Amino acid sequence: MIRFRCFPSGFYFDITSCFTILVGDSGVGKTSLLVQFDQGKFIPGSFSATVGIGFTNKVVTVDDIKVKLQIWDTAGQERFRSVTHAYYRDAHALLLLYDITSKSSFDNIRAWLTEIHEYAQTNVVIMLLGNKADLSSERAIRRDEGERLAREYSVPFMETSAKTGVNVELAFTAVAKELKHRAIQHPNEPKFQIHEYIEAQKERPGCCSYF
Ligand SMILES: Nc1nc2c(ncn2[C@@H]2O[C@H](COP(=O)(O)OP(=O)(O)OP(=O)(O)O)[C@@H](O)[C@H]2O)c(=O)[nH]1
Repeated sequence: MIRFRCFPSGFYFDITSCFTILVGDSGVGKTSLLVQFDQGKFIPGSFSATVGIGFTNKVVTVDDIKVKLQIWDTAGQERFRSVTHAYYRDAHALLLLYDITSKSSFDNIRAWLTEIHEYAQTNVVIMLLGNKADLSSERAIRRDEGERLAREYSVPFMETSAKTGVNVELAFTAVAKELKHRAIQHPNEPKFQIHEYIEAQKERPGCCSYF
């Protein structure tokens, strides 16, 4: 079995374990995105805000290598922010979400990125996600606005829907691939480009229709 090191501490695991965190304003859909990725379902109904932090383990196979994503779901509410900060430092990857129907959640992305740059490691993998893409009639943020912001910060971007599942698997798989390729780079292999990978996957037949 090929193993690679995700934890910088030097420990090797039977399955490489990578620490991923979901962050973003309260109500953008972090818990729902994780439930959709883990269980393939969406639980509609009243919104119950996450208190503190919790995690789910999920194994993703990348090029025949098993990568265990230990995914931490954080509380978006301001009062839990200090708890979240404590986890940034150990993160290998961060999925930063806004809600495409909420301008404030989009406007706050810059503040989230400032925090991430302050507390997380410099080489952390960051991905920006515009969630609730199924709610097109309530859209407040155009897709190109999300793309532009992501370009400004040089982070990959996609719109997702925790309700329909669109792009959910792709978001986590792209992160796992990026982590694996950073750790294992065969000399003859072309460098993995996460942006190109995402664009190629989006163009595949059957991928990514929002309805
Ligand atoms: N239509 C639609 N609703 C969504 C989607 N994702 C989440 N929701 C709804 O948005 C509300 C908030 O979702 P959560 O997943 O609890 O949000 P959160 O970001 O975890 O919130 P905190 O725990 O407070 O940080 C819930 O009512 C969800 O059902 C989505 O992709 N589409």
